[in-house]
Amino acid sequence: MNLEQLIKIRRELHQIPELGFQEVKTQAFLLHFIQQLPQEHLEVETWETGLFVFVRGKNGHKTIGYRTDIDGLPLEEDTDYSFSSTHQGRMHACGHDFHMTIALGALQELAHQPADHHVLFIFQPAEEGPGGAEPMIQSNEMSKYNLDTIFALHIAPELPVGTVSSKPGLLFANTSELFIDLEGKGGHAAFPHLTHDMVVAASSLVGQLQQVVARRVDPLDSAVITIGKIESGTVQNIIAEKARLEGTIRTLSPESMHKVKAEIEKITRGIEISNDCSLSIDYGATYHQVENDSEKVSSFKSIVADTEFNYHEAKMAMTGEDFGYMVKEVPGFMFWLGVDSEAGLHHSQLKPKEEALQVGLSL
Ligand SMILES: CC(=O)N[C@@H](CCC[C@H](N)C(=O)O)C(=O)O
Repeated sequence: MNLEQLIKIRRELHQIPELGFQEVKTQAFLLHFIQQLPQEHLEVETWETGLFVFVRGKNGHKTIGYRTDIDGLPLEEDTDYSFSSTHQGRMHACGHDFHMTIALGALQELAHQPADHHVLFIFQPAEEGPGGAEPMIQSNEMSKYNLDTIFALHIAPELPVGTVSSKPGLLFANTSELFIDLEGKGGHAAFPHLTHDMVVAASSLVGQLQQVVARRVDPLDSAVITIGKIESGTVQNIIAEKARLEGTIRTLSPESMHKVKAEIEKITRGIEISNDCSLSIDYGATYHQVENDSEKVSSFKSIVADTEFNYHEAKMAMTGEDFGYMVKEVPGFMFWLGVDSEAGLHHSQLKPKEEALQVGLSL
């Protein structure tokens, strides 16, 4: 598939971003594209809003898995694209339009000319949440395929086009969403002593949560607690009876995640006592770390060395990826694909360079 064809697909997908497990138009687009291909070597099966596409190989000793995520983000696009999102408040701001396009390009080539080995394309919903990889890899549909290896790519705005990057071992962190609801007694702003102010309780909680990383996590280990959203109150002269914090936890091992959560729970019990209120915690979606197989990364590095492209050793990042659940079951790896965008991932002005589509497809 040439660059012009890749760009056309990417632009069409870019216009229809959908949230996790709502990727109805995206799934229809993918199915329509796949139906135009020679069907002789293909087996296509839907899973929720995702897809499995098996391409029978010529000799078929092994099965290679290739996973692409397919969902968009709840973000209003702010680019000058003529093909910007047609879905208000939704954007492909994490490059999943690129990931899907590259997968379709590879699928088209293999449908015409299968490889020696079988290839299973996994079009996975809900990477941004609540997480499609874990249920998909554990599904009955998946149990039919015996994968020998699996890989995936992710766009990297900070790398130039033509550069790819990965590393052996830990690439991405363990993540857990964090939602905390506080409830106490509200009332008149002039009589605080008769209330239990949830704005004050929530503010104090945000401050104390930062102490978990600063004082409860080994400085040689690492963790992040970010509260990205606070909601509370109705008007300036009413003391709020409810507050809600929304955030995320990141750690470098499942054990540290367990410890950080236990510390958060201790702090919330303290807040309940000192503020006469009740707190409830919901951890939402949790993702397992992405642990790359060292041998596969080393083979990939040699493959890149024989091309015109550059390989750059990646650093570990506190980003999360539910591909971690797949690579936990099947040895494989994830790599970054340079797309050179001034605005980064999850930014409303993300503009990956489309020439990178050809690099991803070639590799
Ligand atoms: C690559 C990337 O940006 N991944 C997301 C994954 C989200 C995990 C989950 N919804 C959470 O916020 O904990 C990331 O934010 O790292």
